[in-house]
Amino acid sequence: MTTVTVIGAGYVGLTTAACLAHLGHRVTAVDTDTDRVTRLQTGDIDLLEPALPQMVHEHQSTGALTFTSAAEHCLDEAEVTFICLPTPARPDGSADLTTIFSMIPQLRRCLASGSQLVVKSTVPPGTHHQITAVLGRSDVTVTSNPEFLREGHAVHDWLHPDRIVLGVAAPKYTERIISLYSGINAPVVTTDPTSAELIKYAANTFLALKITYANTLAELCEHLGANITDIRTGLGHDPRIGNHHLRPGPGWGGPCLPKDVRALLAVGNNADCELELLRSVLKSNAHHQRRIVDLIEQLLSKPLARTRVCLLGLTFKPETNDVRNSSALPIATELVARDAQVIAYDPAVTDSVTELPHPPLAPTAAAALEGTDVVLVLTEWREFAALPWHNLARTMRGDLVVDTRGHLNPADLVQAGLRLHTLGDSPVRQLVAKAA
Ligand SMILES: NC(=O)C1=CN([C@@H]2O[C@H](COP(=O)(O)OP(=O)(O)OC[C@H]3O[C@@H](n4cnc5c(N)ncnc54)[C@H](O)[C@@H]3O)[C@@H](O)[C@H]2O)C=CC1
Ligand SMILES: O=C(O)[C@H]1O[C@H](OP(=O)(O)OP(=O)(O)OC[C@H]2O[C@@H](n3ccc(=O)[nH]c3=O)[C@H](O)[C@@H]2O)[C@H](O)[C@@H](O)[C@@H]1O
Repeated sequence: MTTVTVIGAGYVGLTTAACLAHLGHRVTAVDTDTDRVTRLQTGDIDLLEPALPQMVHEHQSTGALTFTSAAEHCLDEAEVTFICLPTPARPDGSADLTTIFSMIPQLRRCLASGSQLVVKSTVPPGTHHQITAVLGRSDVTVTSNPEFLREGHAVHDWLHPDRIVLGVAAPKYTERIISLYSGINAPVVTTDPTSAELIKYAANTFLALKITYANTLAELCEHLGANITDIRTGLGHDPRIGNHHLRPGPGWGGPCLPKDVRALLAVGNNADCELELLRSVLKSNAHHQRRIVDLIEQLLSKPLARTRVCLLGLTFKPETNDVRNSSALPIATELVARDAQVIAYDPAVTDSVTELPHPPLAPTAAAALEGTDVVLVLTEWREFAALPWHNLARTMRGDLVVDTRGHLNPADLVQAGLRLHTLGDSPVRQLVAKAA
């Protein structure tokens, strides 16, 4: 058993703390958001993550997992301290490390001699060296240990990672961290800190690139009369390609992919290395979000002014209540700029869940659909596929449904007399399928 402090109890920190407690360690999670800490102390978890509340409650009840807003209460006892602090984008796209560096004086004062500081936050290559220099504690080892979990699958991904990446100044420093993870079956990639930091950005930018490629192919399919689902199957059987992150959608979003692509571009700029490919990926994603609005106008054969559009889904993906950088937001903004009347429904989003500007929310899918001209499916929430489309269609003013996720069952929509356009499936092909 190791005594661990986790600084930052957000998606990564709370999951890390709960999973480390699950592995048998004694963990204290620290967060400066005192309201959050008070709620966590009473077992109230505001992140929508499968299995996380149960895991937190279980280890809280044994005392293995505790929460505090005062880091000084636990830092000096910790054998290992994890940094899981936010690294948001600055206006120029570069990663803002202010929160991390603001902690360093306290870490310098409080960390126990011989302890390890582990950076799980996503930080630009080179940050490890800066942290080590500013910390100025030769008796504390700093390790880069990027996290690869996906929201909505956080606990599963943390406990079953594809790999554990450790960036250390010397291999001898990895032993304690590897033993911390004992019980987890995954290859360990040990490298220098700068490479470890770059692996994280390389992974996220590659995922963004793959999705961009899928969306580009989806657009081409609509022009050629081809079908993206079949193409994805045809590509996915080639193990060199694989079919993960090749589902077309409204454009990749969320709190990480957009910020990390921009941050890596900034890293390249600072190193006089123009990463043109990443610039194109960002441009293509923005094009794709606008294209969805163009597509609705084309399918309606008229401008959107005074058209009522119902957005089904605001979160950047299902099983989370996170709307940060969700593609639904720029799409809603573009619709409103074209004078459409927009209303949204998302099973996980209420006005109290997000402070971000968002379209007006309906309390149920049925309420959102009433009187609408167009339905735009943006998040693949299971309940959308299970809606009683036949009944709901009667309450709609129009008959167009644009499914950006290929999530609805076409037969349900056809039976309801609705006109379904699935992204990446040509109108010609859909007509043929309907006739058959
Ligand atoms: N969200 C995700 O799926 C993943 C995020 N990451 C990376 O992990 C890092 C953390 O991301 P999230 O957990 O999503 O952030 P988050 O925003 O969900 O959580 C950050 C937490 O840190 C707290 N905090 C802020 N300043 C603090 C301070 N000085 N002391 C203690 N707590 C403080 C905040 O109150 C918040 O609860 C970022 O670098 C992110 O890029 C990496 C992999 C997955
Ligand atoms: O650094 C991070 O924060 C995390 O970023 C992503 O995880 P996440 O953002 O939670 O979600 P993804 O499942 O990767 O989806 C990202 C976006 O791409 C979209 N997407 C994903 C897959 C796909 O095939 N098509 C597609 O449009 C999703 O809808 C979502 O908007 C990575 O998958 C994680 O490995 C990484 O740890």
